[in-house]
Amino acid sequence: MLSLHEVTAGYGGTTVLHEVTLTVGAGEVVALLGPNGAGKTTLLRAATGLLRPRAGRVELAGTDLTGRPPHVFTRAGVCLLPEGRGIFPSLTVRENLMVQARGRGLDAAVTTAADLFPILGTRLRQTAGSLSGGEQQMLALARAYLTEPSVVLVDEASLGLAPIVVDTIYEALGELARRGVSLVVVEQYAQKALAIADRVYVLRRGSIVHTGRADETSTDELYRGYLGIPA
Ligand SMILES: Nc1ncnc2c1ncn2[C@@H]1O[C@H](COP(=O)(O)OP(=O)(O)OP(=O)(O)O)[C@@H](O)[C@H]1O
Repeated sequence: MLSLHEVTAGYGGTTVLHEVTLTVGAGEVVALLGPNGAGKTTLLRAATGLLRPRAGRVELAGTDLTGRPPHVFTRAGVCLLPEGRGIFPSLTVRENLMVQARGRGLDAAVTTAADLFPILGTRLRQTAGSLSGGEQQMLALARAYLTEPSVVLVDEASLGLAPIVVDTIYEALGELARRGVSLVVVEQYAQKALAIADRVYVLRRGSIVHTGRADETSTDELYRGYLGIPA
């Protein structure tokens, strides 16, 4: 589905990613872990056209998208959920969904969103900025889902959320995966991501230092080997 082949990328004179290779298959969930500053967000940006790789290739279902602008990735079904959630805080929940409704019609968009997150259905007239952090994340996920993506890349969905809310968000991510959406989930805290992932990659100082099946990867081992140490 989506793959990066030996991607090198960075900002100005700084190289952040060094020949990174990562793939996510159709309907697969991949966890991307790594300490602060390892380059996880940079990898997501390179994978979605927001950052042009200096070397290497980015492909979607065999089509080379390297160097294409972000809207080409979006149109091709690649959706990034950024750390700041990417919702419009001053618009209502309904309006946020409406912006994403496109051809399907507002009612269908609202029904789809409320089906995924019943609580959103009860908050339609509230401004998105006044929702709780967890509800905002749900709205961001619902909006992503309305774009009918084939791959969603999620940057730290659990950031700043209470554990019980994190559970809800991860249940929703699991539901997206069951509906056939491929996921790349960036997390600083490994456990949640590993629980829904098929495979895991660990990024450290811009290089992949570990990859394997999630069910064969122990959290202890990850923390001892890679995550407990600064990038
Ligand atoms: N726009 C930018 N310009 C210059 N350097 C940047 C920029 N964005 C990120 N960096 C640098 O690139 C490196 C990797 O950052 P990145 O945000 O990709 O890491 P991360 O693994 O997502 O970290 P975190 O878990 O803390 O969010 C860091 O050293 C950071 O300072």
